[in-house]
Amino acid sequence: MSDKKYDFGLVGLGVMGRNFILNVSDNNFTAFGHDTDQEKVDALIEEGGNAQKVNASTDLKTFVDALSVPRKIMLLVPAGKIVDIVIESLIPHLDKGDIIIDGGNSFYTDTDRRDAYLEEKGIHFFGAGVSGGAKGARKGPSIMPGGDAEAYKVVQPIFEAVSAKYKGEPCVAYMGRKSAGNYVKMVHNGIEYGLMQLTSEIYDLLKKAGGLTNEELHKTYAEWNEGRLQSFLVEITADIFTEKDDKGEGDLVDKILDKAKQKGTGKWTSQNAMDLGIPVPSIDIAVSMREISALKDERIIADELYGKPTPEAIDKAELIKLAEEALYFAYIVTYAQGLHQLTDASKEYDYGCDIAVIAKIWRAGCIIRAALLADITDAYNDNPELKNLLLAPAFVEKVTSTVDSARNLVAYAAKSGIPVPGLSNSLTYFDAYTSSRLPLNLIQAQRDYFGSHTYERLDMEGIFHTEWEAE
Ligand SMILES: NC(=O)C1=CN([C@@H]2O[C@H](COP(=O)(O)OP(=O)(O)OC[C@H]3O[C@@H](n4cnc5c(N)ncnc54)[C@H](OP(=O)(O)O)[C@@H]3O)[C@@H](O)[C@H]2O)C=CC1
Ligand SMILES: O=C(CO)[C@H](O)[C@H](O)COP(=O)(O)O
Repeated sequence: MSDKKYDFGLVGLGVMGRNFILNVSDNNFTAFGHDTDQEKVDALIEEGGNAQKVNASTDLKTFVDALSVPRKIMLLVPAGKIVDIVIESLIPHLDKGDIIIDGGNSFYTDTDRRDAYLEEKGIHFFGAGVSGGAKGARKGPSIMPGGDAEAYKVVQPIFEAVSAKYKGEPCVAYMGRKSAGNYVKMVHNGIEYGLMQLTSEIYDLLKKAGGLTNEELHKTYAEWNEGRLQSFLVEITADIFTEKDDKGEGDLVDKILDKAKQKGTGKWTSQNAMDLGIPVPSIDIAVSMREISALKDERIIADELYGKPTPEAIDKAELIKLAEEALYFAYIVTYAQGLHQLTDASKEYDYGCDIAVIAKIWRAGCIIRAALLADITDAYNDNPELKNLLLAPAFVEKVTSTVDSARNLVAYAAKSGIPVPGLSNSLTYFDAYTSSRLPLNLIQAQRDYFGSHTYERLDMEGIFHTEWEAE
């Protein structure tokens, strides 16, 4: 190894880390990796092809000594305890002023804790969510750094070089103070859960009610991806229907067990939205559906017990039209909920997020990238104080022109016994959010009736209580 020090260090050479470090090297920054697994280290050195540009070691001291100061060390290891273990093992080798960046899907309060801990030791630390999966990490992810702004500035040229570009603009920007980077990535994933659930429900309807073959499903999603639904998730969905089973006959998608796993970010988004008092039912139900999916054995028994109505006959072309409109509507409503959560969280946690900037860096590179995000960015640029995307004038026509299809499809699916909980939750959220009068007056009356919880009135100021019990 030459004496020349490397620009960037990366711990964790798995799916994300291996690709990210190669991306750094492609962008003319020298990089050194570390992983406990010798095979991953060897594989990186081989793939990198030039040890002067990208090198790696299983030995932590060799890794740290190879880096130029201040050291810029990104962690892409599994979230949770491992991040703490890696930080502890790094500390004895680091100097004051060195920078650790957590690029994983860490829980945001862990980031605040680690930041405070490392600050005491004179080491900079910040969280930077990364999205785009393996391909994104390799070719250009969306990166969401937050926290220590001075430390971010040191890493900024590298992140800007490796990030995805939207019309030449890097899909990375400072998200806000403290754990804003990991928080924004968490909500990104919550939205991702919602969009994935919706996309799969529509597939279910097209297949069960419309009888579309995988070839037709491919064509349908591919066509949608040419229009206003253009997005990474619609694009990969179209691709998935073309994949043949390499272990048997037929298409791979039909052989995959219908149980979806989860690592936590969707659930955390939902849990935190509850804590903040912000409704995100399209995300909540997506988490619940992964839980219901896990109950496969019980679902099989219940299916036999209860059966399902035969789907009513529906014209295929009409169904596809309804599905496109309903999906577009529900995508908008799902982004609206996630961004509403970010707006409130930014105030509650003093992040200082700019929602337009968040939407802007999601336009390319990340899993939830979509043509819609350009319109969303414009809406928040037009009104940075926008409380909810549904209140943006530019979105009124997009929603009013598609909501009826969502209504028709939810009604059709209900009669046919095909579950569309993401779509119906999105519609119900929309109907509730756009109702000037909800029946919650009755809930207040009930609370006051049984628990003297008091209520407010429409026609006069003050707090009231009634002795409700009939004589
Ligand atoms: N996969 C994805 O699409 C995305 C993942 N993320 C997040 O990025 C992070 C990394 O994910 P991903 O790359 O998928 O995970 P992987 O499990 O593929 O990679 C993690 C790597 O870290 C290594 N590792 C574990 N412990 C240590 C340690 N103490 N010291 C050094 N290396 C260690 C692992 O080695 P070993 O396997 O031997 O334990 C493995 O090579 C996670 O927080 C994840 O949630 C974010 C965006 C997308
Ligand atoms: O962060 C990601 C994408 O943005 C990761 O792929 C994450 O693992 C997805 O979440 P889950 O595994 O819970 O589906």
